[in-house]
Amino acid sequence: MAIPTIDFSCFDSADPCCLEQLASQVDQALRNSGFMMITGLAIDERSQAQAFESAKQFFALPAVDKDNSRYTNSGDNFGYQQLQGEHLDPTAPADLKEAFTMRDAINQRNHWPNTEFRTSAQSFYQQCMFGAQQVLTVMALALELPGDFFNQRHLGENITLRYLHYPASLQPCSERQLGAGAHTDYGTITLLFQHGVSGLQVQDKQGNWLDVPCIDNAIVINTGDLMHRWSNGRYRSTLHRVKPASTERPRYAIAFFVDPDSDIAIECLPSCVSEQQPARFVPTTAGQHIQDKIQASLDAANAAKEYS
Ligand SMILES: O=C(O)CCC(=O)C(=O)O
Ligand SMILES: [Fe+2]
Repeated sequence: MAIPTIDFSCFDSADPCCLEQLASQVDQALRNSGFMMITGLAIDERSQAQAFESAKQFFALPAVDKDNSRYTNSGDNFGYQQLQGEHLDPTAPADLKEAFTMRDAINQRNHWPNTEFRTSAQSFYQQCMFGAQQVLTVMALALELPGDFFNQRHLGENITLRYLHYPASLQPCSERQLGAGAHTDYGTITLLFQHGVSGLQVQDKQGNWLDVPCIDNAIVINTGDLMHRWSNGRYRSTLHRVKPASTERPRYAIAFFVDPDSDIAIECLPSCVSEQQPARFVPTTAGQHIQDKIQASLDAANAAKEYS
């Protein structure tokens, strides 16, 4: 199962074939693996570098400072989560990662660690939003929808920037220990920025785990559960996981989860339903689905703590 690289740099050009070609490449990738590497999205490199720098500085703070902005509930989905604060695969030990999660970063007023952190996060959030809108436009065309169909349903309420740190020099306590347990993402698409250290793996249709390479200037983009439902299973929501960081090198990554606004009804799209392929999923609401999934991973982490 190859993960293709797709170059979006023609998106704003006058090339009349560009969008059609991108739509066909994206459609193929999302049907086959649910993952693609995208280059040429106009996301400012300085803003990305600043976001990584800011994440590194924050995670290096003493625990008591980080706890000043601690994550309190899945509804806000905002703030600092300590090591093993999330348990993505309840059959494995809790995740060896810490995270700073920022739902709807532009409109969040509370719990920011400091102004500099907030400014750089908000600026990167806007850059990611811009890139994501291009990808959503191409996906809409691939699914025979008006170009702004998905953009109108992703105004930001559930769009979430998340800094991730997989610390080095922690000896995994068991072979089953992971940096992030096997999971599928919950929403529409995820943009994932890596920072020179690989570790992400995706599962192929035979159940093998394949390494996702770290390619300079390429963003990993995958489809999540709600897109799987929306497209009546045409686009995959592929299981993936992160190996624990090596003892020498920490791993930093930034995820940008592009999830629909809470009230959006997710019903199989007409272009994905036919007499031969009837709708496989009952309609659901985006907000409820996302909230239930986040809460389940927090509950699993809390349960693991109680029993340890
Ligand atoms: O750190 C990574 O590479 C992936 C993280 C991930 O899959 C997630 O946060 O959903
Ligand atoms: Fe993920």
